Amino acid sequence: MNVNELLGSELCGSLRTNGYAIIDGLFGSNFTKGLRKEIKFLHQTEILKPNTTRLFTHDKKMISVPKKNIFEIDITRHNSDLAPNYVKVLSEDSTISDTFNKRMRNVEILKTAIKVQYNEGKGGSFSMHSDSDVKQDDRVISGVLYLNPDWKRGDGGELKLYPYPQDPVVIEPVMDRLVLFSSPHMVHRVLPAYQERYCLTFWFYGFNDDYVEIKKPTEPNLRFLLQPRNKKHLVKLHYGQEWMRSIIESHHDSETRAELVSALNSDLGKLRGYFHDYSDWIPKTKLLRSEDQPWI
Ligand SMILES: O=C(O)CCC(=O)C(=O)O
Ligand SMILES: [Fe+2]
Repeated sequence: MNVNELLGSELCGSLRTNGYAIIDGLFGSNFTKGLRKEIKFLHQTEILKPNTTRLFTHDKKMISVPKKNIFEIDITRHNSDLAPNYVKVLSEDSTISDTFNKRMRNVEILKTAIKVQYNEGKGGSFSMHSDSDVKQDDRVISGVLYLNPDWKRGDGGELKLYPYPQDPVVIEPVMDRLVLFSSPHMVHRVLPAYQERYCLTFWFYGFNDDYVEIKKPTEPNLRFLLQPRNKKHLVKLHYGQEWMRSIIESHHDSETRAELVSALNSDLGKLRGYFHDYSDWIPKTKLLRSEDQPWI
């Protein structure tokens, strides 16, 4: 299958209107088997390090909370010789970002970064989060390539996306599946995995012209409420309990995990205040007409 066909305008259209897109079979079986082998080698040689969830507290302190059973490493120009073959080829290839630049008028990708990940199983998971913040960094699109040839129902480790106000979507992490989504706006998590799980993440950095903020109007207004930059807040309000459980599931019991929980409670308090005028609307947002604002 031709790469241009797989990365066609339909895919970019889905990314823009739904906030995510799924492509199967882009890299092919030899290449994805090779990638998996390299990540396995990086894990066996202890080059992958335990992953942590980072939190910036209100007094600007950074705390790092280790996740259970998740190991990763960022591949940069400085260490790309750690994985000399397949990972290196990917880190030097610009087919995907060229496609975004060609097909998405409002996007300009300037840089791509790669991270590889190994999940030992044993319940390893990621709590609910988004990958960036428009006010703090310029990640525009995230992509995760799954490398699990024998994945079957019951193994867990599915990616769950929250394309609010649409219902959540659960995606199986099967071999050679690439899932692309909005880095700043798409809340997602990884459900607990019960078998080992391999994947590779791309981050596409650059500009997205549509990041114009709609200021809060005096009268409640649906367009303001459903603008892309509010989506992660609305997911937090709507799925607060699930967000809490996901934090508890992904991290060992510790004082720092308790800080994550209390930061979530404090966010929920602030968000309830900020969206107070909308408190009748939020439980029913699924019934509201989506406002057709592009995600990306
Ligand atoms: O492992 C996955 O499916 C997603 C990982 C993720 O969300 C992240 O690295 O930010
Ligand atoms: Fe993520």
